[in-house]
Amino acid sequence: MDNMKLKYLERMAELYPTIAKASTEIINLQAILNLPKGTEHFLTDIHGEYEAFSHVLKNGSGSVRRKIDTVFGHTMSRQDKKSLATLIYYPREKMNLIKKQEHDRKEWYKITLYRLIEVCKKTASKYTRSKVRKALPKDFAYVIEELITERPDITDKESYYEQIIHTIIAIGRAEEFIIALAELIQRLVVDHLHILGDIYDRGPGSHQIMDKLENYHSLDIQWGNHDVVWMGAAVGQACCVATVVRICARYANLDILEDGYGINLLPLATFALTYYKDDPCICFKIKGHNTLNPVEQDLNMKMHKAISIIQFKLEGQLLMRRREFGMADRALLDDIDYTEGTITLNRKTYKLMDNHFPTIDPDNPYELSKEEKEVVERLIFAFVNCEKLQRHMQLLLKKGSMYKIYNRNLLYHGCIPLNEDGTFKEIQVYDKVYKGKELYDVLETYVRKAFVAVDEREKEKGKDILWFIWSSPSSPLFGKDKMATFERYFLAEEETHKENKNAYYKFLEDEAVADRILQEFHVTGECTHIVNGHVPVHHGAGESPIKCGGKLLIIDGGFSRAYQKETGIAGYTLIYNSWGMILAAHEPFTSAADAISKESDILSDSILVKRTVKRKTVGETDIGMKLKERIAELEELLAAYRDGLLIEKS
Ligand SMILES: O=P(O)(O)OC[C@H]1O[C@](O)(COP(=O)(O)O)[C@@H](O)[C@@H]1O
Ligand SMILES: [Mn+2]
Repeated sequence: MDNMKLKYLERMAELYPTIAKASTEIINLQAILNLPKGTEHFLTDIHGEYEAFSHVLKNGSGSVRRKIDTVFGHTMSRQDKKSLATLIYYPREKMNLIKKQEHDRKEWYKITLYRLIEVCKKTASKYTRSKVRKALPKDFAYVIEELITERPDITDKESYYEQIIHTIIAIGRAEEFIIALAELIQRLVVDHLHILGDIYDRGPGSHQIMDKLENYHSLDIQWGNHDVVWMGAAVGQACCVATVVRICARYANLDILEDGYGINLLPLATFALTYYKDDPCICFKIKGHNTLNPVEQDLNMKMHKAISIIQFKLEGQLLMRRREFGMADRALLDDIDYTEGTITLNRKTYKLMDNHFPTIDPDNPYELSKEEKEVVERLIFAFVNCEKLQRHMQLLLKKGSMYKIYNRNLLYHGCIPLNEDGTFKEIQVYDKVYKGKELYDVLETYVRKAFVAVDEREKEKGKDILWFIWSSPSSPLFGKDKMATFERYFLAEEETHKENKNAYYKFLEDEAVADRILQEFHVTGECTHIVNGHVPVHHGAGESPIKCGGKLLIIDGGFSRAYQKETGIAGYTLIYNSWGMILAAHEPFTSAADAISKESDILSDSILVKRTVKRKTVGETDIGMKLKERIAELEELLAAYRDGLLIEKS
């Protein structure tokens, strides 16, 4: 045995100082390898819809219902199963309702506790005791463990368990216990969560989603273009700040900034009221449903216009400064004829629906006015110094990345930029050209530099890359030839609004392309998939999220209410458990109150993507691979003890 190896084994011997300890660990790890694989849950494009997101987390996209079915089969009515499921999702609220209707509360507590314990046993059976123990609520840890683990040493099990339950009810702790069990089931039913991007924008609760994710037990995030623009705002990239504020205004979500993050919008509001005082701002109507009164709406539209003009100016400046982005054609303010109120795009002239630009100097259209500059500076200051926003961004940095490989699945938000012939497209990032995996990797390093680089120039490059990822045709997270924001606001002609998707989306059914992508990312072997989000699947028009015979899955969650009309559904989520992969189709979520009182569970359909003949075990997962390596090392340690190379320490 070489010296290095022996040194390494000596280190290990500190952890496992005896033959017995090393042997026990091998047995334990071997046992874990044979457990069923944990359930993975995939969600994407949540777009600020906190309540719907929260519901889907609670029901585990159908996983709770499946557990109830497995445990009770035909012995429980559909109605009872529905009630039990609702109780597991919303234990407090549901119990308050039930208490009003139930005459014999003690009886109800007893039956409910028995039922929850059964479901809990089933969900916990997939995990090691130690893992379950870590998930147990502090107050009831001992009792729950007692109730959900088999105790062969106790002869009269019935009366033993009955006595425990009887005591819980008698001392008035039944409700807390029910809540604890329900939350434990929610916690155990999903082992790991993947969020494939676009947590932010459009809906009202992205900050609440981030709060929830901060406390989630096991998680990874693939950044979406909307998350990246918020990251840009958080590091004070001016175009990103303006874009984030604009989108909040567009969806009447300025509350996220003011109340959610404590970002003061007064400077923008007073500026907008001064400069757009008598301007009806007709092009800046709120998108989607809102609850603002007419005065608030009016102010919202003025702020919306003010920040949009600021955004177009700042972007113009950026595109001149960063010629290497190759997007100068997206600087449009100098294509406007301000006297005629027209714009010329691709040699065609269009009438602007709004030609009131009190802050634009036609000779110098990208220059911010003094007041605009002040507004921008104050906004940047507020974003950069917002503690909660910075905390949320740290979560995106810690748990997030541009892409992820997990159990032989390749996960990313948008696309892999491709040429028209399906080959990887070369993209210039500053002074070099990249494609495929390298492109993803270099972009990720720049994202991180925006937050951590000490070299100011590198940091600035990182900051600007965040905007580039948000909206460049070369960005794998955007994947469209242009972001037609200006055209959508100011031009009636719909052809100008069209954003053409990258060739990637032409090849969704081409297995050779999918294989090439997987190979590029070194995802090999049987049962590999690409999972991505970003583009809504038009369920209503018969489109399927399953592409390429199941090799590629596009699961845009369609959580975004503004897009539900377009998709005809509230989107898809994906579950990958030990039996295979299941796509869950969701109906629009009305409210938590409805979910509780009507027991409506927004699951409409479950589509089996893949079913394994044999239940998948931990041994077949990434973690399993690591455990196997560990076992091999422990076996070497054991051999070293047995060969007399190492001496046991008592
Ligand atoms: O619906 P809105 O708010 O006008 O947003 C439209 C813009 O959003 C985008 O679709 C990007 O958002 P997604 O990543 O959710 O697709 C742009 O392509 C488009 O210009
Ligand atoms: Mn997106």
